[in-house]
Amino acid sequence: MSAANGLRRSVEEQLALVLAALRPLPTEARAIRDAAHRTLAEPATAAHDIPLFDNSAMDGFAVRATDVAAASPENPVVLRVVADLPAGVSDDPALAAGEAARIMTGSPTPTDADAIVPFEDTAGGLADSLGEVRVLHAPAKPGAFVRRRGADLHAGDAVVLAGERLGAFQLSAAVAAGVETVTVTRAPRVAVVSTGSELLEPGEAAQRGRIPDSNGPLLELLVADADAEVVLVARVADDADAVRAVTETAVERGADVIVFTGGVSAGAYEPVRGAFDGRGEVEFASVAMQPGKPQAFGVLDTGTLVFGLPGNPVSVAVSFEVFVRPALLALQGRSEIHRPRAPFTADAAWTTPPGRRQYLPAVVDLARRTVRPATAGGSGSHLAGGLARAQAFAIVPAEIDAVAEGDVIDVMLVG
Ligand SMILES: Nc1nc2c(c(=O)[nH]1)N[C@H]1C(S)=C(S)[C@@H](COP(=O)(O)OP(=O)(O)OC[C@H]3O[C@@H](n4cnc5c(N)ncnc54)[C@H](O)[C@@H]3O)O[C@H]1N2
Ligand code: MOO
Repeated sequence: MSAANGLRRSVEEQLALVLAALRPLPTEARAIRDAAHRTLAEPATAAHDIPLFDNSAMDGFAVRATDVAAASPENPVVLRVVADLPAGVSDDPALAAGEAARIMTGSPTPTDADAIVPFEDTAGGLADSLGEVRVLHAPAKPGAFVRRRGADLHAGDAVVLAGERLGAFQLSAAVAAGVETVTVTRAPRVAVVSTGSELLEPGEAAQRGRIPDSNGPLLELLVADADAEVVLVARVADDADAVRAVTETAVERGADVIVFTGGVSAGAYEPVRGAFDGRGEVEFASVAMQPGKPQAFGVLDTGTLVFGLPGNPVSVAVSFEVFVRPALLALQGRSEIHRPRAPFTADAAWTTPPGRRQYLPAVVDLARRTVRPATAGGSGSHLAGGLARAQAFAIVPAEIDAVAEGDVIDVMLVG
């Protein structure tokens, strides 16, 4: 069905069609250090406790708390220092009554000790810490400054859940818990293809009628940001045969997804429409949104997903966020596929198109929770320069035709 037939869909209907067509990608085992930014297909379970063993939270002395319970600056308690425990030692020195071990932060606390006295609570401090120590302050309670084994996680606990991404926090937590191998979903392989006879090659001089291909780099970065692998970046003229040929190349390179920009609307030279329309695999729809109205989507008989996004640069950015990014995350088995959204107060007025949900590139003030248009020129889908200011998209319902200062607007935060 084509846009020219008047088929109109809501954003939700179009997204539901896209998500229903997806099959999660295969999973693979990976060494944890080699799994950054992948999504877990199975939970990563702790191989050991965190902390691994009872250890000191301070540089100082491991003591028997009862020995020093009465210590004060006026009546210091003198202990014999019988061991030194720098980082990395496995010693477990016995401590008799009146004995202490010098200990550094993170070293295992002796089994006989039940509190740590920091250097600051002793008379000699670090300078005079071997031999004997004069304790000036009693520990607040037994267990003071001892970090207990398993207080954070126990062996067998899930450190990172299935469907979660291994970012820096998650990956380091898994390493801390002794996880060595994880089962992750393979990264989606994506081909990015800009169509348009007006597009300049990089380095080619600008001239009337010709413009830089800004959609190519836009998508290349957005795809990488969605943890997918770019396997092909191409630019083709407005020629359906060139679109068919580049599709073959993308499939040969193993692309799971091909994202085209341009050539999907109603003009005389629409190469994506020319290559795919009427063949039953890729459908051309009109989605009630602005920008991003003409949308093509389908699955080739090779299983390759095809997105045909409208060529205007802001349309590409919005269409990627609304349809392509959720699809790339769903392919990875990600449990959360949507950007965060929150209500913000408009601190400027702007107009919106009738009958279409607006996605307006916007600037937000997080402290004041306010939102305003990123471009002085309003919501034009061709305003490629203003995209540099955008931190968010203000989402205005189709039935609203103007936003007034003070209105509360739903905002999708990006980047
Ligand atoms: N008669 C109609 N005309 C148009 C309609 C319509 O419904 N009826 N829809 C308009 C809307 S809305 C959009 S959006 C565009 C989409 O058009 P296409 O997807 O066919 O894209 P193009 O015509 O190829 O390009 C549109 C615009 O974007 C520029 N462009 C394209 N590729 C790039 C690139 N890689 N980098 C930077 N800029 C690019 C191109 O030069 C055009 O200015 O159709 C409307 N027309
Ligand atoms: O959909 Mo077009 O993107 O409105 O400008």
